[in-house]
Amino acid sequence: MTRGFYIGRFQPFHDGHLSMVEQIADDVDELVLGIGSADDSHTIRNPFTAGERIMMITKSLVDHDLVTYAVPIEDLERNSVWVSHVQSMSPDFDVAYSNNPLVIQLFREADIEIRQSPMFNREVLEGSEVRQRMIHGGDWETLVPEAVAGVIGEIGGIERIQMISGSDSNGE
Ligand SMILES: Nc1ncnc2c1ncn2[C@@H]1O[C@H](COP(=O)(O)OP(=O)(O)OP(=O)(O)O)[C@@H](O)[C@H]1O
Ligand SMILES: NC(=O)c1ccc[n+]([C@@H]2O[C@H](COP(=O)(O)O)[C@@H](O)[C@H]2O)c1
Repeated sequence: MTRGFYIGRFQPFHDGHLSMVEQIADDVDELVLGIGSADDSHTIRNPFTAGERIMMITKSLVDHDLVTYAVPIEDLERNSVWVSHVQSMSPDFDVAYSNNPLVIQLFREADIEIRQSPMFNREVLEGSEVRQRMIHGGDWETLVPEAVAGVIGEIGGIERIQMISGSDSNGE
């Protein structure tokens, strides 16, 4: 039995993340999705809470034949102990997945196997692109699983990010 760990902010969970999960599913029996920056929300870069992101992921993966666990991971001031922090919050895992250079470096230094994936349609499948389209009234629904669009509707996500973009100096 192999268990993987895939960390991301998932702001929001989009079709690039879904493609990565589908590729990882060929390698592992179970997958932990680490909800990074779990303590952040209501900013342009991190508009959605950890709980809202868990809803997006759980509903998007409900029909997939893979056992998944979503675990919130708060940020720490110290990168040097971040991998231990991740391990303290997550079910045990055999291999980690990320395309983030800092994450890759930190797992390597901790002697944990880390695998990268190709970038899927990265011209548009990028969180910042999805958020910009939400702010400016563009077509963002085609970039996310249907279940994510449903959650964003349910929580009033578009109104929230548009409100934040008018008042938040932490822009992108
Ligand atoms: N289109 C994609 N194809 C493959 N991997 C992706 C894609 N988009 C993001 N990832 C990877 O998924 C992980 C989590 O990504 P993250 O939540 O930061 O999304 P992002 O699209 O890079 O968003 P943002 O623009 O908000 O930083 C990272 O390792 C990232 O490189
Ligand atoms: N010191 C830390 O808290 C630390 C270090 C490395 C990555 N992280 C987090 O891991 C996540 C990585 O996800 P992304 O690839 O989506 O950026 C982010 O939430 C990032 O803040 C945190």
